[in-house]
Amino acid sequence: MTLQLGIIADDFTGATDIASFMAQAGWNVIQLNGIPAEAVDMTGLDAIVISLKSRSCPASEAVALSRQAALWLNHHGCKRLYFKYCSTFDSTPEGNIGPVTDMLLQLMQSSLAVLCPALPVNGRTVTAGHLFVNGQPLNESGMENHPLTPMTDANLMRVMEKQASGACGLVPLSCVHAGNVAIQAKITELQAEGKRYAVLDAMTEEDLLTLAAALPEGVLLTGGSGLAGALATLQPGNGLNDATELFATAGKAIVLAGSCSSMTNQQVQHYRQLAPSRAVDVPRAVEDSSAYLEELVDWCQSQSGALAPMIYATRPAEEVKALQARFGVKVAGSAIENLLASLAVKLSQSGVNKIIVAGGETSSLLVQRLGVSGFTIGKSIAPGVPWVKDVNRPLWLALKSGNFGDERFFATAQEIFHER
Ligand SMILES: Nc1ncnc2c1ncn2[C@@H]1O[C@H](COP(=O)(O)OP(=O)(O)O)[C@@H](O)[C@H]1O
Ligand SMILES: O=C(O)[C@@H](O)C(=O)COP(=O)(O)O
Repeated sequence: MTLQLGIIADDFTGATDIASFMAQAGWNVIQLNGIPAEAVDMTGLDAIVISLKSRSCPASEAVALSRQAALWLNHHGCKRLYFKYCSTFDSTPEGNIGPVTDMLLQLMQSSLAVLCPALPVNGRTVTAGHLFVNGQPLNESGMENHPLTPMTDANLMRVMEKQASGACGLVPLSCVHAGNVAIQAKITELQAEGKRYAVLDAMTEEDLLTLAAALPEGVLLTGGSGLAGALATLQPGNGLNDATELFATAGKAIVLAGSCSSMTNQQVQHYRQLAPSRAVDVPRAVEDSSAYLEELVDWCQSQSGALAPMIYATRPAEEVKALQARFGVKVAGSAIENLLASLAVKLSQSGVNKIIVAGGETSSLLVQRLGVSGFTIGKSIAPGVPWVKDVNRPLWLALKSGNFGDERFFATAQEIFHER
């Protein structure tokens, strides 16, 4: 069987998210860290996910990275590409969703890209081209306070047109409910009007299944993990990839939280009651990183108990804004990402083999610094968050998107790990 989909994911949590939905639908999926340096065994694979750290870097860099990934996927037999970004459409005013989509349209010689962030199982719905998170408009959902990519407009057509080179239309819910013929007619109409992008309305899993069945082969697929999960559900794959061995009884675990999203704030507050924890001292992370790193390593190593210790940079929005005003958005963000990544590397060299991470940018740097070349996809902890295993060593990670999971996520992840 040939590869059904090649996915370019703009961060690592997003990559495990989409890989997990496809694996649960029965596809055999591998997740790679960037473009692999060595040959990959493609036997029996239905989909390949290339994870990038391209969500909030400069647009030119995101375009170059995504282009290399697309060319690699094409060269390795993926004729249908899927650009995976966040179900909350996380992007800066300059991009990177628009510029990367434009590049992929040109590369694939396609005239229209569909934009489908909807992920109803996690409360992300799109109606009249407007994105809602658990019933709240995107710009009132907490995402307006995101440290790197604050989202201040729920109108996806407007957001896309600001950062891309063409006009954006809509496939409205009425068309989706009318089925295949109406969806295809709308897409033809939008193409005839010269639209380069079409936001897809979707409120339910059923809407996503309808869209997945109707979308013509030639359109470029972009969006969250929902549409990919629907495509995998409709098309039989080579076999469920949910059986990755998870029974490493020896070895320690650690929880590292670098996300300041609303749900991570709740998860951190909850877990602080259950396990030893330490807040990152952000000024020290910025000013005194190596001595501070050693201190945190020692602290983590001295903890014992049923549940893993947690180090968290997570703060409420007002505190994040004050820290950013003092140090600068990039300096504060990079210092924290670097600290948590260095901590993961040091701890993995001294007996920690299960790392639970909250935050997309945070996870991306951490995985890159750990030197993981690829992951197999294991058990799902929450929708869009599986345990994944390093293909080359006994190291397991749970890369949690900022707003995914419920309040108990960090404890649940550890319980699930040992369940048979
Ligand atoms: N207390 C803080 N002050 C400033 N920036 C922070 C703080 N805590 C985390 N950050 C930064 O915010 C960003 C969060 O992004 P990310 O890891 O992608 O989380 P999410 O998944 O919620 O989007 C990272 O760059 C992280 O280093
Ligand atoms: O689509 C989603 O919501 C996630 O897969 C995702 O990309 C989340 O990004 P972060 O919240 O930055 O982890």
